[in-house]
Amino acid sequence: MTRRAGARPARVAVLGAGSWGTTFGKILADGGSDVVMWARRAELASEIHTGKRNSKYLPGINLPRSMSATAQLEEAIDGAEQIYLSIPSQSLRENLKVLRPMLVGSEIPLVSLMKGVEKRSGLRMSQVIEQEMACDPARIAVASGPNLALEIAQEQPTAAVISSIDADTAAAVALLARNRYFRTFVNSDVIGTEFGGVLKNLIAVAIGIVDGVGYGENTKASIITRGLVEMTDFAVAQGAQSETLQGLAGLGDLIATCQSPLSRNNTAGRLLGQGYSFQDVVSQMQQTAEGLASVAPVLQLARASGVEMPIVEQVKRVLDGTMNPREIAPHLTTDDDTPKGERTQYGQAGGGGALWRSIQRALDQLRNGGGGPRSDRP
Ligand SMILES: NC(=O)C1=CN([C@@H]2O[C@H](COP(=O)(O)OP(=O)(O)OC[C@H]3O[C@@H](n4cnc5c(N)ncnc54)[C@H](O)[C@@H]3O)[C@@H](O)[C@H]2O)C=CC1
Ligand SMILES: O=C(CO)COP(=O)(O)O
Repeated sequence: MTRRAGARPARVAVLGAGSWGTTFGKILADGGSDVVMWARRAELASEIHTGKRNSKYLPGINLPRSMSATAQLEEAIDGAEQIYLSIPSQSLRENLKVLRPMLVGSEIPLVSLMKGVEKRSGLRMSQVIEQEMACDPARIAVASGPNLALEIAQEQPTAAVISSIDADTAAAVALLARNRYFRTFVNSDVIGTEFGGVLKNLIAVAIGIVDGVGYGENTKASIITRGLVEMTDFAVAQGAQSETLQGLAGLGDLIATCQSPLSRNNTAGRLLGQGYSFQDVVSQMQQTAEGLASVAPVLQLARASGVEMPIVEQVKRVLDGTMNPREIAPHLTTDDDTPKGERTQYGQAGGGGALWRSIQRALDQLRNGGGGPRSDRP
């Protein structure tokens, strides 16, 4: 599926003009779309619209001419063929309540760019969208991957995955959300793709704590590796495919977020490791660190499904002020003495699953007909 040569540019809307929403708007505009951003604050809308800048969130970045902005939601979505949502996860629902009456009868794709779960319900963002918009889940797509906003805004080559239960929706989004520096792959595992983005934030907070305390590479590598096992066990228990956690939305994003000082989750962790309290960290953070609000609902879901998450448990204890950050380790110090197996509960990490991978690859090739966006699976 490709867009016809010479066809008029697609008109798309991006709701939320923070660092990721604005960067994603640039990705879409550089891919050939006419993009209208919605910013909650009129001054920010005006800076983007007139000055082609978003100096608070993306200092030094010039935005494309085909990107405009407004603080009027109805104006932003008028005529849009796709709507992208990049609002902090805890505020998404209230914004959708305003959006819903404006989209009655519409069937256009709604794309989540967010990486959190709702604290009070434990729902993923695509579930909140489905609930509040009362829409067919086939209309919903999710974008995820190792996507630190500022690096992409600087046009550094990057890959991401677009996930939807509907292959046509995923392909339609992937075809617009790509350009010379941003390549999108597709998959149909929405649960795994969303939880990959949520869970890597929690491991990035742990890595930040390690950095703040002053521990070195062995501790970090141990926590990243065991963190991937926790991510996989948790996500699979919620219905994800383990392979997704080995892809861009899992391992890929885990690497990027854990090693980059640009990551807000990593930064929040570093402050905790240096001895700042949770309240101090929240007041110092100028931008959204989704991991801080996702810890509690993730642990609740983990306990309900019998999944052990020792690293995430420790992050929670440090956040609560009940554990000294220096005690952080890839295991709970209260673990029993019985040696544990290294593999994920599902036997996929670094080993099994070769047969499944081959079947999946064959299915993906069939689905994609050899052309168009490809799967991100190994
Ligand atoms: N920044 C990044 O590198 C990436 C961020 N994400 C995800 O994108 C989502 C958005 O994050 P960022 O843009 O980075 O956050 P940000 O902190 O840079 O910007 C958030 C934006 O939302 C606005 N906002 C805050 N409260 C609001 C409300 N109640 N209603 C409407 N708008 C509100 C803020 O004014 C700001 O414009 C998060 O879920 C994050 O995990 C995903 C990939 C990369
Ligand atoms: O999701 C991200 C990179 O893929 C951004 O991570 P932070 O939210 O920690 O900055």
